[in-house]
Amino acid sequence: MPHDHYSTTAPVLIEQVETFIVDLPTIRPHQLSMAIMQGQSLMLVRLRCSDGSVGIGEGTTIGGLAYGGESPEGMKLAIDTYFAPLLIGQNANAVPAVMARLHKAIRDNRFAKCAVETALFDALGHRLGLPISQLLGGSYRDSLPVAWTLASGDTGRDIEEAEQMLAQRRHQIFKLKIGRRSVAQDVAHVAAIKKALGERGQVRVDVNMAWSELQARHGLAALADAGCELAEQPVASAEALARLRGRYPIAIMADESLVGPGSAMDLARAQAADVFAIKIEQSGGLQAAQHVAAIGDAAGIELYGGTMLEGAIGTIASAHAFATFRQLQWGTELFGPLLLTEEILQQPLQYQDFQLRIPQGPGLGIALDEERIEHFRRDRSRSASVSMGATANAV
Ligand SMILES: O=C(O)C[C@H]1C=CC(=O)O1
Ligand SMILES: [Mn+2]
Repeated sequence: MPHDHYSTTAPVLIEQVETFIVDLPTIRPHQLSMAIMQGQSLMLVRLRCSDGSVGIGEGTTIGGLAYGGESPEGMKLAIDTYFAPLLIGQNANAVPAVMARLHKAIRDNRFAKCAVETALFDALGHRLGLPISQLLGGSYRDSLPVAWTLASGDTGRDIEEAEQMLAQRRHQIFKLKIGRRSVAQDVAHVAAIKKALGERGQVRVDVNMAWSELQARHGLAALADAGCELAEQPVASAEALARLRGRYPIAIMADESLVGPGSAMDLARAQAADVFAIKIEQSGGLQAAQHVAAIGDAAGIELYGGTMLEGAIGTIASAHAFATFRQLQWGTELFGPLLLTEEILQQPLQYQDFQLRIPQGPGLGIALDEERIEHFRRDRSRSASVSMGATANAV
């Protein structure tokens, strides 16, 4: 590999790559159009370097294989079998060069690549004494607005939950998961919630691709009338998104269609989205997420910081990346850790005044509670593994 890719300081080598899955229950069932989650499985990767520095990263998806091609088990297998031999012995300071080596040998696997890149940046941050947002170019903000997803499956319960979040000053932006029921039922659900919250809460929906274009034409018009401000991925195809965008007084946000910088270019060219939901895992890493943001920004597309419902590690990795975005007009939805019953950090994350504070310590700026991790690791705790493995109930 050419030398101009390397830092001039003495190389620090990657010595060990460890992966494991941590199964954690959710506080309530979380209903999406493609799966009902009862728990979340975090695939964690820990890199150890020759100077003793350690970095941690997370690869997490939703509902096993319901959301995309990578599962927690698949990511672990891919990293153990294919990534690790490419990583061992490499210069850990040269993060982009290490990632280029992975990209050259491994197609796709964006979520697993994101986990590894996060761990590399975490270790580098520890070595340099800098937070990841600084390694990524510096931050525009030290806290992020955080939306909450209402997805209990019950309108009354969702309203109660939203009222609690408002009273606690934790969230005032609400994303409603729809697409499991008829368009008319979903619109009635959204309208009831918006009516109950009034101006106190912003209401958005995520259809997770469940509508046909015809359904979307009816649904988007009715949602706009009900006071809903944004619809996330109402249909699957980018062409249909482009035909719908601009026709109704409601913002159209691309989520599942946005899978890295190439797709960002395609969506921008097709004028298929008013807003990009940028996710570090879907983008293929932290730097790729920055590239997606730059493309969106250049195209006049507004930005939102999305989540794959990661635990604390993926959430904070996302927060560092989003901190560097010049524009973040729609805030973020980095609430993943709040959906889980268990705390896995020594110091819990700070959610207050409708914002998440971005940790300012080196690397990710968080420390795992190793005892809790031991307890919830799938390969250590027998009881959790069976039930948590089957998080994706039938549609
Ligand atoms: O956006 C998605 O499709 C995935 C996710 C984000 C929040 C949530 O509740 O589900
Ligand atoms: Mn979405």
